[in-house]
This record gives sequence, C-alpha cells and structure tokens, in this order.
Amino acid sequence: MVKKHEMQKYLDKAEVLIEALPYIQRFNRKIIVVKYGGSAMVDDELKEQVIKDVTLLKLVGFKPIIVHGGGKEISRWVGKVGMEPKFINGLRVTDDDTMELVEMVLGKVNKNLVQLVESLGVRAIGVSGKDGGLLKVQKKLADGEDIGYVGEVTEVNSEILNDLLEKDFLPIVCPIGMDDEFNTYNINADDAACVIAKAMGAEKLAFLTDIEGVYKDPEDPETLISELHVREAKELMSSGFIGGGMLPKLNNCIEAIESGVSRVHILDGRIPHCLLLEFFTNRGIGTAILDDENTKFYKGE
Ligand SMILES: Nc1ncnc2c1ncn2[C@@H]1O[C@H](COP(=O)(O)OP(=O)(O)O)[C@@H](O)[C@H]1O
Ligand SMILES: CC(=O)N[C@@H](CCC(=O)OP(=O)(O)O)C(=O)O
Repeated sequence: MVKKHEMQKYLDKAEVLIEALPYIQRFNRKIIVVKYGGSAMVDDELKEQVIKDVTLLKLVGFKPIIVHGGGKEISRWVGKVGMEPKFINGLRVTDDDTMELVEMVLGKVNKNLVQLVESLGVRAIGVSGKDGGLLKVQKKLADGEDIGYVGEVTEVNSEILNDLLEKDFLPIVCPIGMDDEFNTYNINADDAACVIAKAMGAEKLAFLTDIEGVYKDPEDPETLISELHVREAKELMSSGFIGGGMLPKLNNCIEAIESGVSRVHILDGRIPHCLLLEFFTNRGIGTAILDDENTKFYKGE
C-alpha cells in the first residue's frame, strides 16, 4: 500500500508518464536516427544511460537506428601507435595506417554497443557501411584538398535497415564504406547519420555530442541557441564562429532539414538521459534546427 505521505512522489511519476503520451503517439512506428558520438561515448556510465534511453525508445514503439562515431577513441589509438591525429574542417586525414586503425576501433565500438543493447533485452545488429553495400562512397575532399581515405556517401542501401527494423532489430551502424573498387573509406559519423536519416525517411535525427548545443560565440556560454532556423544556421556557418567538428554537424543538420527530416536536434550527451528529456518532455534542450517556414515554437506545436 502506498502511504499517504508518499503519494505525491507517485503522482509526480504518473505526471511524467502522462506528459510523455503525446510524444509516444507522435513518434509511434516512426524512424528515429540517433547519432551517438563525443564524450558521452567514453564515459561508461553515460554510455549505459544513452543506450538505456534508446532501448526505451524502441520498446515504446519507435524505430531507432543508432549511427555511432568514436573519433576520440580513434585519436587515442592513433596517438598510442605514435602518430599524430590530424583534422581538416572536422574531417580526419586518413592514410592507409590510419584507415586500418579506424576500422579496428570502430568495429570494437560497434560490437560493444550491440552488447550493451542486447544486455538490456533488445535485439541489436551491428553493421558497417560495408555490409550488404549499405554505404557506397566516393572520395571526399576538404576544401579541395585530398585527405586520403575519407568517403562521401553516394548511395544508401536502405533495404538492409528496413529489413532489420521489420524484424524488430535495433540497427547499429558503423561509419565505414566502400567505393566502386571496393576500397575502404572512413566516413564522418555525422555525414553517415544524415544520409541514413534522409534515405530512411526518418522523422527525427538527434546528434548527441559533448557540448550543450550550438553557440553564437563558443567563448560565451550565454550565447547558446535553442532554436536555429536554416537561414540563420547558414549565416552562422559563414560567421567564423562555427569550427571543428561542429562544421560537419551543422552542415548535416541543414542538409537533413532541407531533405525533409522533420526534426533535427543537437543534444548534450553529457546530460544524463538527454534523449528522454528531449523526446518526452515539454522542455526542449540543446539546439533544434528548424525549417525557415516553421514559425511555431518547436515544443509548443
Ligand atoms: N559555435 C560552436 N558551438 C558549439 N560547438 C562548437 C562551436 N564551434 C566549434 N565547436 C566545437 O564542436 C565540437 C563538437 O563537435 P565534435 O567534437 O566533432 O563532436 P562529436 O564527436 O560528438 O561529433 C564541440 O565540442 C566544440 O568544441
Ligand atoms: C572522416 C572522419 O572524420 N571520420 C571520423 C569517424 C568517427 C566519427 O565521426 O566520430 P565522432 O562522431 O565521435 O566524432 C573519424 O575518423 O574520427
């Protein structure tokens, strides 16, 4: 029996569940792409919380697909073997040796995520973009410069992911692909998440990262932007205040919105259960990227 003085606690829990109801209805059977990267990946406790959130999304009837990164872990291993990690415009310069390391590290990250999801009682399948020709690529240049085995996705074989979802698996995608000659390429995980969200007709694309969201000025935490229209995002990209890994991320947000993904969000993966907070409460967190025509408030619709 619930004691009288404990009743409020239980009522509060009931309130939280009721608040989630419209969101559960809205995203029921909808495809949600979660790009998982940044430091939320290197902290074991946070990692477990993120994976628990995604499995919960699956169990309440959404169709999540995880696309993971692992850039920090790759750089750690690149350093371990005595090489220096190098990036241009947020993309890793990838020579033969680096490519080998990237594939080894991302393969390990992929299976570790599969293991975590399986341990929570949800069936997961880890695939690399090589499997079944999931991600076909061509060489990607950075400002016209050749940066090695870095791929730009030219084709997504969405049939594989649709089949996995159909059979109720949670697909976990590793951002590696092959070109027409079957050479292996390293794909920025934000790029991979964006093309997959587009090809799968995802309702929502959420980028989990290691910062609160997009800042107008990254030196000033007061300038966090909670709602960013595509037009403003493009202006911001040319302002010089967007740098490093935020460049491909914001570019992909714009690309996803312009290709019809309804909801695109950058979330702080360091906040425990940020995905649940974003999906199931009235309070938006992080930065929502919005269509220019969307004049309504993101969470107030
Ligand atoms: N204007 C900006 N607002 C937010 N982050 C920015 C901005 N400019 C550069 N960044 C950097 O982008 C990083 C996020 O990109 P990245 O490290 O590639 O994340 P992930 O590994 O999650 O893909 C932040 O940690 C921050 O250092
Ligand atoms: C071409 C390129 O830059 N590939 C990325 C792939 C991993 C990644 O994107 O990881 P995060 O999302 O955790 O940064 C890299 O080698 O770091």
